[in-house]
Amino acid sequence: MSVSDEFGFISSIQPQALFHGDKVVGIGDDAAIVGMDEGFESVVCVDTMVEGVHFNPDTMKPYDIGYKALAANISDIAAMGGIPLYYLVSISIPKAWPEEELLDIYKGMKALGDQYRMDLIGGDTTSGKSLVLSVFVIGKVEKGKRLLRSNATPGDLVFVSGTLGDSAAGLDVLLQGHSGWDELKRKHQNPAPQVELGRILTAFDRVALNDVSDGIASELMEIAEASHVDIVINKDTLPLSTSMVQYKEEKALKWALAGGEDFELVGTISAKDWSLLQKRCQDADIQITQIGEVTAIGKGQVFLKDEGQSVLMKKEGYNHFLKE
Ligand SMILES: Nc1ncnc2c1ncn2[C@@H]1O[C@H](COP(=O)(O)OP(=O)(O)O)[C@@H](O)[C@H]1O
Ligand SMILES: Cc1ncc(C[n+]2csc(CCOP(=O)(O)OP(=O)(O)O)c2C)c(N)n1
Ligand SMILES: [Mg+2]
Ligand SMILES: [Mg+2]
Ligand SMILES: [Mg+2]
Repeated sequence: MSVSDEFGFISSIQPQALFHGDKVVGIGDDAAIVGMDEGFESVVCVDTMVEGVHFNPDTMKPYDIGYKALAANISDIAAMGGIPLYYLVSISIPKAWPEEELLDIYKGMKALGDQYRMDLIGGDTTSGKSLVLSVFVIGKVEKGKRLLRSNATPGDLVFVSGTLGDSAAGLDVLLQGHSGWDELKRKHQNPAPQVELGRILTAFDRVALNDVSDGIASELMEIAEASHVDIVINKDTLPLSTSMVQYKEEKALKWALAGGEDFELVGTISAKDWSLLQKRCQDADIQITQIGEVTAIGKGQVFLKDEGQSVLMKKEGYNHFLKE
């Protein structure tokens, strides 16, 4: 097997067999063709990872870059209540990159993709000055079940899965070059998208949902704006991991609200459905926490309540157009 040229490389990453081989034309023609199951709609998204922005040689190995690029996209599918099915990969690689490392990127994607029985069905390869990896995912969701950001209404409860801020803490550990804190590093390098929770949520009537890529302050504002409501969250209820707080307690709140890249799901659900959702999550061993409520029809404002005081939150969180 040679990967010394573009075409050798493509044949070396081409899957030997496809999970959904009966429904697709994958790698090897001008474009892929995917059949869609009756009663479902396609859910599609693309997210890109750029050297120096999403990773650097100190923070992520090639395997992690692949893993996380696919995880970020699966997370967007999960936030729509969807099931991920296929992915396409556009990669721009510096000529000096060792072949071994290039294949490791694909190993990272395959490790996660296989967990969800996802097929790699196409992509594009170019050379470039720095590594840029775009992953495009196609999934499906039952017609009428999609979980839109515009679904929140006053009286709903606000919930979030897992814990918040671990990825930002892990990034700090990696940038500082500390040893240990492996769980925080793992949360940064190999985040777990919450597909199962997204699927559980599709069983409920009216759920607004977003995944945490930029930070919950920003994601909640997107829900509040799309739904024309105001939201209050309680500082004391934010789920923080013990290791994140132990690592740097003074940064914990900032990382939880605006660190980003947790790839947890944050959303709203009717108060009457909350106990059933809690039960379903308990049965599936998924951590879920109520962190606030939708208070009123409004302008899309989000408030943080701390010891009785409500403070208006700014659209903090990761913003690609902000200067450092
Ligand atoms: N350059 C672009 N061209 C067209 N649509 C875009 C572009 N960038 C982002 N979008 C769309 O804007 C919305 C928000 O994007 P983004 O903040 O990246 O979402 P997410 O945080 O869910 O990945 C999405 O619907 C996305 O498809
Ligand atoms: C070296 C390095 N510096 C900073 C970060 C933090 N960071 C980079 S992008 C980002 C936000 C999420 O990425 P984005 O492309 O905005 O994802 P999307 O919202 O489109 O899903 C964060 C928190 C990082 N991961 N690595
Ligand atoms: Mg995006
Ligand atoms: Mg995203
Ligand atoms: Mg973003």
